[in-house]
This record gives sequence, structure tokens and C-alpha cells, in this order.
Amino acid sequence: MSEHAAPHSASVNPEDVARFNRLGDLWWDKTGKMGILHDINPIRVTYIRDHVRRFLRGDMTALNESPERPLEGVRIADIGCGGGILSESLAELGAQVTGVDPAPNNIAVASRHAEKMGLAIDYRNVTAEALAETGEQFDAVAALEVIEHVEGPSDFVAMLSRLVRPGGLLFLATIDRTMKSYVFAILGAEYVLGWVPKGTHDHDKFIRPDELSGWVRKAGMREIDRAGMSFQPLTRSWRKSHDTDVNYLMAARKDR
Ligand SMILES: C[S@@+](CC[C@H](N)C(=O)[O-])C[C@H]1O[C@@H](n2cnc3c(N)ncnc32)[C@H](O)[C@@H]1O
Repeated sequence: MSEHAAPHSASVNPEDVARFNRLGDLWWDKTGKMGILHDINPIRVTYIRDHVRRFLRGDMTALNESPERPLEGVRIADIGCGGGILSESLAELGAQVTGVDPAPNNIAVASRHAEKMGLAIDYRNVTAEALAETGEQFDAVAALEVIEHVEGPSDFVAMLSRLVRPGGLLFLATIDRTMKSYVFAILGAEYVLGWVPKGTHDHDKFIRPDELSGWVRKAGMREIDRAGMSFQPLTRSWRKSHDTDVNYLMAARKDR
């Protein structure tokens, strides 16, 4: 596997991307250090599915009523796709997924896994900037658990907006910059419980929901929803909530 992260671009923090580049098979180990992404994935996928069906049904003829493939024909870009956890779930629902990540090994892991699962996903080892430069646009763009790892997050949102077609949707997920997130997402998840590799997160790079909403607005889009993802200690499970103090999702729409 390659030690080097691929093409440099303004949003890429080389050390951070190199750390993700080394994860290899851990991406698909549901009980390992990336397990939390598998645990929250059903909430993220349902969130995307429901917003796409609610907001894009009117202008997409291919968006049929099939309960098994509710995203049939929807073009979605998964930015910072890692090992493909989100990309695969969206493809299973019928979406035409393009997954990009600057770490070459992530794309290698994602491509191998998708092939094993019989899923056709267009994985590319390019930066999000390089994808935006092609002028391609998507019905929906998702950058989940990515923006807290990039350089210049407000510019990153502006660049993501360029990838969304008029009337299309942008989905973001990140962590709020609160005392609670310091306790849960850093001390708890990295140091006490060991859910996530130590050093994965820098509290200063966490983002307040209103800050994110402002960047979205500046990028010519409009926030349409935000929701929390909360861990329930009693049932040891995650659920969608109104508490955005730690992990949260945001959906935005580009005007036509
Ligand atoms: C925490 S992982 C999330 C992976 C995936 N989005 C998921 O939720 O399953 C963060 C990912 O963002 C990627 N990444 C970091 N900086 C990036 C950038 N500037 N542009 C695109 N992806 C980036 C990393 O390589 C890594 O795969």
C-alpha cells in the first residue's frame, strides 16, 4: 500500500490524510477503530434518503417508489469517502455514487470492498477540488465526518457547493465545538473508550452549527435541517436526536 497521500490541494492536511491512508482493513472492521462510522451510518443514510425523497422527488423522473431502491438514479458525490462505508449504503439504495478521497489506500480499500459486494461505484483518488474543477455537478453531495479534517473549512463548503446542481442538496456531518464534545468525542472516544484512534480529532477544528450554517449561506445555499446523532449509554446504540452538542448532521439546498 502506498504511504503517500495523493495530489495536494488547499483543503488537504497532509498529516491528517496520511493517518487515514494507513487504516487499511480497519475501515471495514465493524468492531475496530472505525466502528463508530458503521454505528452511525444507518442514521446518516436514512437522513440522506429522506431528504432526497422529500426535496428531489418532484424534479427527478427516475426517483421511483421502489421500497428497495428508493434512490434509483440519484447522482451522489461522497466527498472524503474513506473506505466506502457511506458510498456502499447509498449504492445499495440505487444511487449512482461517485466517491472521492485524497488518500490512495482508502480508494483501494473501497474499490476492493465494493467489487466483493458486487456494487458499481465510481471511486476516484482525486481531491474534492479536482472533482469541482471538472465542472461535474451532482443531485446531492455528502461530506460526512470530513470537514473537521480539512484546511480552510469555509472555502471547502464553497467548493462543495460548486459540485451541487441547482436545486440539489448538500449533506454535512461534523462535531460541535463544545465542552461536551471535548469530554465525549476526545477524552471519551479517543482516550477512555478507545473507540477512535488517539489524535484523530483536534477540538479547535470542531465546528459550531451556526458557523457551518453561515458558511453554507455564504456559498449560495440554504440550510434546510440540522439534527444530532447521540449515543445512548443504556442501550449502547446511536439515535437521531435534537442534541447537536456533539455529533450532528446538516442538510442544505442550492437555489435554482
Ligand atoms: C473520518 S473519515 C470519514 C470517512 C467517510 N466520509 C465516512 O464517514 O465513512 C475522514 C475522511 O476524509 C478524508 N479527507 C481528509 N481531508 C480531506 C479533504 N481535504 N478532501 C476530501 N477528503 C478529505 C480522509 O482521507 C478520510 O477518508
